[in-house]
This record gives sequence, C-alpha cells and structure tokens, in this order.
Amino acid sequence: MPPSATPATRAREEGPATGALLATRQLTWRIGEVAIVDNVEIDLRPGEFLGVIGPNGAGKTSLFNLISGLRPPTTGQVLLGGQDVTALPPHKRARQGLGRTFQSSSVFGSLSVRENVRLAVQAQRGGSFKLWRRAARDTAVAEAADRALDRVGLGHRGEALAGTLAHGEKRKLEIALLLAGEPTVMLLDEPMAGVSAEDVPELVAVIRSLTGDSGRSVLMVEHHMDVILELADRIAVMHHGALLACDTPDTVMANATVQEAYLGEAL
Ligand SMILES: Nc1ncnc2c1ncn2[C@@H]1O[C@H](COP(=O)(O)OP(=O)(O)OP(=O)(O)O)[C@@H](O)[C@H]1O
Repeated sequence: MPPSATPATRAREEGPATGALLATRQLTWRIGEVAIVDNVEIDLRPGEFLGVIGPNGAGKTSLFNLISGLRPPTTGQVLLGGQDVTALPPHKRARQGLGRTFQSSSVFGSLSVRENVRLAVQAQRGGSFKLWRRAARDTAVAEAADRALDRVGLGHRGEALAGTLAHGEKRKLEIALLLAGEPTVMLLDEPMAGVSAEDVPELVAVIRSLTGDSGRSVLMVEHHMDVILELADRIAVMHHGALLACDTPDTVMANATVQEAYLGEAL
C-alpha cells in the first residue's frame, strides 16, 4: 500500500467495515406504526467521509438524533469504536468522541467568537459553564480554542460577537465548536444551509480538511449534491426511513432504484 494512502483510501482497499468508528445495527425509530428510521445499518470507517442524502422527510435528521443520543431508538444499536453506546445520553457519547452540529445555529450570539469556543473546550474538559471567566484565564483552554478557530479560518474573527457573523462564518464557528470537543466522529447536519454561493467553496475546503490523515470520520447530511459529490467517499441514500443504498458516489448515482426514488422529488 502506498505510504501516501489516506485512511479512507486504505479503508476502501481493506473492504468491509471491520473496525468501524461508528456503526448502527438495525436502528429503528417508530412513531406508532410509522417507521421514521427503518432498520438502518451504517458503518463509518476511520478517516471516511460518508454523505447522507434523501428527499425531504426521508429520516436523515431523525437518524442523526438516534446516533447522537437525542432520541432513544425503538430497537437497534449504535456502536462507537465497537462499543454499544445506545443507552448513553448525548454528553457521554460526546465524551467518547462523537460530535454533532445542528441544522439550526447553536452559538451564543452575545458572546465573542473566541468565548464561544473557549466554553466548548471547557465543557469538553469537564468544566462548568458557570466557570467561563476562569476558563478565559486558562492558557491551555485559550490555546486549544485558538487552534480550533485557526483550523476553520476564523482566527482573525475571535473578538467579533458571534451574533454578528455572516452565515458562512457561523457555520465555520459551529465546526470550531465541534473541533473543540476533539471528536473522532463528526456528524454535520446541512452545514451549507443558509450559506451564500460565494462562501460555499471556502466552507467545503474547511470541511474537507476535517478528515484527511487525521483518522477522524465525518457523516454529513447535505442537500447540495455538488458538495456531497465533491466530499464524500461513499454516499448513503435514505428513503422513507430506510437505507436505499450505501456505496461510492458513482455507483450510487448510477443506481436505478435511487434514481426512481428521486423522480419528481428534490434532493
Ligand atoms: N418528533 C416527531 N414527531 C412526529 N413526526 C416526526 C418527528 N420527527 C420527525 N418526524 C417525521 O419523520 C419524518 C422524517 O423527518 P426528518 O426530519 O428526520 O427527515 P429529513 O430527511 O431530515 O428531512 P429534511 O431533509 O426535510 O430535513 C418526517 O415525515 C417528519 O415529519
């Protein structure tokens, strides 16, 4: 194997998902008789970028809610690094390396960009939110926060109030907040939502840099197909709660069942 191979390339060459960082097994969430998430089995390999697509209402956000622990599944399991975390609440999954952004912005608008990230670092390190003033004096926390900001290209915006950021910058801040938790698996829910067309390439570059050789894996829901095709090693297609396909972009796009599912529906 060439030394330059990325973890995702290696994972593809090594084939089926032994040692998946994140896996779901027969994951199902029912409301009454309706399966909102239906028996979904996903394996996310180290360093892999897995895009999740599907028409509106397909169950993508619900799947993220089950994986991150926001909702308990009706049946099935979520495995992190091979460990069953199905019974763990979101903050314990986060401590075990699972980070998530949300469709709606989750930053404190009245705090500065840097303070937002310091709080996230502090939270990851087991501190209390009430202690944020102390966190501001903690050099290690401050340095980790600045590293996360530099990582997403917001180093120069540290003093700005988070509420004044443009959409694209806010999305970058959300990613910095996530990085502060030092996750091994990142769930990104529609990171391009509300971002203007001219800001998309820069955000794509930031998101692409999240995997690379770090071994970190990303699971991303996104409606912009061009973005998914640019970033994803594999694409999972959801339809009516079930997983219709999960394969390389070329194979998925050529899949007749996938094309049929999308007939007349917006991605
Ligand atoms: N708490 C809830 N109670 C009842 N129905 C729900 C609930 N949450 C989700 N649903 C329904 O489950 C289905 C899947 O919703 P979900 O938001 O997961 O889809 P999605 O694929 O993320 O859609 P979108 O692309 O529009 O964000 C939808 O029909 C939605 O109305």
